[in-house]
Formats: sequence, structure tokens, C-alpha cells
Amino acid sequence: MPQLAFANSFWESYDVLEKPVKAGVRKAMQKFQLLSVPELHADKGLHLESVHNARDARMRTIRINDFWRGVVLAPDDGSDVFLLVNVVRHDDAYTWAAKRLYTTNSVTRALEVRNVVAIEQLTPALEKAAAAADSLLFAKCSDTVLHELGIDEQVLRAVRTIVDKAQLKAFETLLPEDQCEVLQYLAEGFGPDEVYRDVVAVRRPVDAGPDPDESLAVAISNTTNRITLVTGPEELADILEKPFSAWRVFLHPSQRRVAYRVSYGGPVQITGGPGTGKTVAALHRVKHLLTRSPDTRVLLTTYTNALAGSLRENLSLLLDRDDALLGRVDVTTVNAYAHGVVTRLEGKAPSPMNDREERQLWQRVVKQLGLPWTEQFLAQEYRHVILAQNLRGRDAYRNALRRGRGSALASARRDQMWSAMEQFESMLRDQQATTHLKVCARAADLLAGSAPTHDHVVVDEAQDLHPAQWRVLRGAVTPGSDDLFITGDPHQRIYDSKVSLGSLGISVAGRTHRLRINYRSTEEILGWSTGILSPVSVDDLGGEGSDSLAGYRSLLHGRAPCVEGYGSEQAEVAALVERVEGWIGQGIRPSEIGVCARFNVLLDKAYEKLTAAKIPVVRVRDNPGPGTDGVRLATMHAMKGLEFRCVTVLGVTASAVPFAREVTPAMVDALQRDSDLLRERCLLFVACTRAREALAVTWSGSASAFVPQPHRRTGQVA
Ligand SMILES: Nc1ncnc2c1ncn2[C@@H]1O[C@H](COP(=O)(O)OP(=O)(O)OP(=O)(O)O)[C@@H](O)[C@H]1O
Repeated sequence: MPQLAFANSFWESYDVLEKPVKAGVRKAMQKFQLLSVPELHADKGLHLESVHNARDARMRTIRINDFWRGVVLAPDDGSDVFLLVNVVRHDDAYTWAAKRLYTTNSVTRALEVRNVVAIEQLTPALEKAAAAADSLLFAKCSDTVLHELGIDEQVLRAVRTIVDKAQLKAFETLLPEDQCEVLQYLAEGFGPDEVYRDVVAVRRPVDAGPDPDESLAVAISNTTNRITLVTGPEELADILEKPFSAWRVFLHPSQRRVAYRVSYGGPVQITGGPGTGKTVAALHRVKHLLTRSPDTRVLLTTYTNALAGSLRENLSLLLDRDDALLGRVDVTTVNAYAHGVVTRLEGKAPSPMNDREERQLWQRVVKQLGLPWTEQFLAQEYRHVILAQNLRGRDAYRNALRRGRGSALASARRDQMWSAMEQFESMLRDQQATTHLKVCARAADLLAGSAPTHDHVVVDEAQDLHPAQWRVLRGAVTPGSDDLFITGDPHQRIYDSKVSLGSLGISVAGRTHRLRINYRSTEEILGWSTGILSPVSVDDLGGEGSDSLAGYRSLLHGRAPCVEGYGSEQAEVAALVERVEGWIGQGIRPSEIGVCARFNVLLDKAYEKLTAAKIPVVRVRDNPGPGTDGVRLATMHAMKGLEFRCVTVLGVTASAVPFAREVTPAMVDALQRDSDLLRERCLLFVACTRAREALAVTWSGSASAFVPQPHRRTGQVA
């Protein structure tokens, strides 16, 4: 009986097909499960035919219906796995199939595909141009080194014509996948040894024999990150009927390596820019941890309730809605977990106040004690020094190092400050209230005197956690193997938490990993958005040095972001309505469009105008489920962790981003000012990197200084 496998190129085409065509694909695929190989070849309905002038002799097309054909790679070496690679309109199917060549990578042993005709046509002209070029991108790499990294003869010839990264980019869709990735890493400045270790060796099967060309079936089984092999009829029905989520099946080797490593000796940290699949890696890690023993309990945390909801949904998908497995995972925010611990161990639920109430309380403290500081300064001292270092008495505070604070406080001032802190806490007690961070501090104390609640803790969106929240997580699990799996991106830090993980008993030394491929946004959106951060450097996740986005890139391509200024807010919102109508006109569902701004006031105006134009709109803060129609409106903060096909970031003006009220004046605290400005910059970066296919960044009046210069325009809708 033949076996069936599906390439990722197939899923990209399948997901957008109309229902009857999908039904045709299912019917055709069932035949591969019912008929023998000779019967398949003889079947009239399937009409398995070879492709005229095909560069790959194994290329076949099959009939789906009168208008669509499937493209299949048929084994010619006695093996029995058929690979469905695409579904294409009838007339285009033959041209598409004729140009593609599938080969086995000599080192990774995975099956790769290239547009062999395009490479052949382009290379001679490019060779002429290269002969006159001043420098070549891969001049430093010898042929031997490239061969050892899996580059074959045809690709090598093309490689020797590449003058710069832009030309490599133009080649990307034509080159075999594994070879292309090797070249991208080399182009980013990684050394051949690093590339071999991180890109090649991780893919090479441990039992790779001397002959790279074994059989198509073996090559297919070596290509788990791009090909799914279907083993039975139920699996076939399941895979073709559910919406296909590539992240569940095709992990990049760097993701697979971190998520499915059998065990880590202690806490492990995974970083990576936006959209590199950190959340995906965290979800797969949970799956792996659950299978380690039948009664393991896992705590999976994230930053907001909305993100916890989507984690729960995705985990359920990944675990095939297996209630027994899902019952062993608690998915929640750190604050909610801490609240639960305090409620359980003290028998009474704490009532934390919101940010506004907390600010008002600090204002009262300033007034009552006639203090020389603003309420903002006091709140920061409380958060960044007292709670961060868990200081419990006047003497401890007197002697504390005020790391990250740019204003010295003499000892008399410290005494005055401590009295202010005591006053704040006594007012809290009087109101029988508390703050979220104090709940965390209490939970950490309680956990220190009781048994850990979980066997493993997996932390997503770790970059914004405060030391008090880390102490709770530290207390949730016994220190040791596989205790904490931490994912986060310091470039997306938007709540100003300064953390030294080591000092909190969370040492990730020797267990840090980085993901570099963005699966969400096009390279155009990514390149533009990273420009927002290029003037600054950011501290790494553990607080031990700085982090960088070196090698961070996307495999997707699309249009450049639209970056546009308007004469008035009214004109800006009118242009938004027109843009959203344009996107919907192109077939994008309203729920796939995100609109965000720094403040709700502008979002209210957008809401009104979009509604007036009869476009459905919903607020992200109202937690609309995936089935709810409507353009999503959110503040920049609420965009954290989300993604949309199209995004507009509104109101990116000089006065809103950075927002002066949120930035400490230099004369109050210069270090705090720098860190406030960085946080505001990161906020814009987070908002822009939510976009998958289209991004618009707009303002009225003067643009934010964070908008990268060369691209700014002033005019009408693009
Ligand atoms: N191996 C994969 N194959 C296909 N899609 C993937 C893969 N890994 C991640 N994705 C997709 O890429 C997008 C981003 O993934 P994810 O949310 O995990 O990234 P992230 O690093 O957590 O992002 P951010 O830091 O911006 O929140 C999602 O749509 C996810 O489904």
C-alpha cells in the first residue's frame, strides 16, 4: 500500500482553497489509502500523469476537479511514499511542476526543493555582473567549507554571483530550503562552525549512512520540519478536516531542539525577537513535560488574562483536546496564580487595587507628609527598590544599593522615604487593600513555608516580570532539573521591570538559547520595525548584559509598511477607514485587522468612524472570542502577544510616543528617564511587530522621533 506525505508548500495552498476544492483534495487523497501503486497509476478519476518537460522525473499531477490539479512527487526508487506538494489551478499546475526539482541535502539528508529553471536562467547573467563587482558576499567562504555545509554544485555557482544581502534575498524563494538557511546565517556574519552546529548538525539524522541518496521515503522521513507523513485513514481525515496550524506540526530545528530536549539541569531561557515562535516553543515544552510522567503538574504563565486565554486554546489544540492531559496544566497569569496561593493558604482572598487607585494613594502620601518628591518618584522607589529587593525594614533600606536609580538619597532622605513607604502600607491596611506586587510578595513568603505546587513551571512573556513575581515562580517549583522553562524578548519590555535572575535563585548560565526566524511578519515589516530600536541597546532577559537581534529575519515577503503623516487627526482617522475598507475589499476578515493607538481617546474616534462606515468593530479589552467578527481595537499595551494579518498603528505623534507624562524628567532621575524612554520605544516596536502582512503607521502633526527617518512621508492614504 502506498503512503502519503504532505509538504508545507501544500498547506500554504490548501488553507485558502474553497470548500468544494478541499473536498476534492480529500477524495483524491483517500484513493492513496485504498489503492495499490499500480491501481493508482491506472485510476481514471485520479488521472496520475507525468509532467511534460519536468525537470524532476518524479513529478506528477492528479485531477482534483475540472479546474484544479494536485502536484505530487511519486517515488521511482521502489519506495512507496507519495508526497503531495501543491494544489494549483489547472493551467498553472504544469508550469509550476515542470520547474521544480527535489533533491536530498548531502549533509542534513532532508528533502529540499528549488526552482531549478529560474536559477539556471539567472546565473549566467549574474556571473557576468559579479566578475565586475568590487566584492562578493561569500568571498571569505571556500568551496570546501560551503560543500561541508551542504551547498551543492548548482547552488554554489549561484552563490559565487551574490554581491550583497539584497541579492541573496532575491534568491531566497528559488533556493533549496536548508542550503538557503545556511547562506542566510553566513551572510549575517555567523562563522561556519556556528552555522554547522546550529543549522546543519541539528537536522542531520544521527544514523545518517554514507550514501546521501538513499530513497525518497528516507529523505521524507528526515524532513520533519517541512513534511508530515500520514499513517492511517483517521489521521488523514483529521489532518485534512481541521484548520491546519503549521506550528503544531512543523517545528524549526531550533524550536524542536529547545522544546523536546529530554531534560535540562535547571532553569532554561529561550529568547528571540517578536514572532520567532517562543510561545510555540513554550507550548511544545508543556506537551513534552506532560509525557515525562503520568502525574506531572505544569504551571504555564503569561502576562495578561487575554494571553492566558489564547494559550489555553492553543494548548488544547496541541494536546488534541485531551482533557486528562489538559487537567494537569494550570494556565494563568503570575498575578492570578499568586492570588490563588494567598487565598488558599490564608483562607481569605486579597483585594489588590488598580494602578489608578495606587497612584491616588501615593498622591495622598505626598500631601500628608509634605514630601519633596512626586508621587511617581515614590511609586518607582517602592517598585524598583523596596519590592524588587524585598526590603523589609528601615535598616535594610538604609543599606540597600539602589541599582538603576539615578538620584542619590542621603541617609536623612532615606529615612524620610522609608516613613513614606510605611505610611503607604499603613493606608493600604486601613483600606483592607493591597497591590498586585504585594500579593506576589506575600505568596512568595507563603510558598517558602509550604510545599511547591507544581513539578514544572513554563513562563511566557517573561521580559516584563517584576522580581516579586519571579520570587513567586521560584517558590512554585523545587529548584532542580526542568524546574523553569522561560521564554521572553527583552526588546518587548514595556513595563520597566529590572531583574537580575541570578540574584533571584534562577541561574540560566549554560542553558540559554535563541530563536532567530520570524514566522509572523514579512521581512519588509520586520526590517522597518527593527529600525525603531536600532539607535538603542537593551539589557538581556537575566539582567547580566545586553541583548541583540543579530540574525533575526523572516522568510516571508510582502509590501513595505505605509508610514504616513496627516494634517489633522480627522484626516488620519478618515484615511484609516479607507485603508480598512481596502483591506476588507481584498478579502481580509475584519477580525484579522488590528488597530491600535497609545490612548483610548483616539481609539474611541476610530471606533466611531469605522462603525459609521458600517465596519464591525470590537475592543480587545472586552475579550472577543476567535468567532467574534469585527476589527480589533486595542491600546499599544494591549497588543502584547497578539497578531493580525493587517495592523494600523494610529497617533504616532511626537507628543504621544513617548508620552511625556510617563517619562521621568531628567532632573528628577536621569537613569529612570533613559529607561522610561526605552520602554516607550519598545512599546512602538511591540505594536508594529504584531502585523503579519500589512502595516500602516500614521500620525497627525509631527511624527514621533521613534519613527525611523528615511521612510516618513506626509500625504494622503497609500
Ligand atoms: N514552526 C512554525 N511553523 C509555522 N508557524 C509558526 C512556527 N512557529 C511559530 N509560528 C507562527 O508564528 C507566529 C508567531 O509565533 P509565536 O507567537 O510563538 O511567537 P513569539 O516569539 O511568542 O512572538 P512575540 O514575542 O511577538 O509574542 C504565530 O502565528 C505562530 O503560529
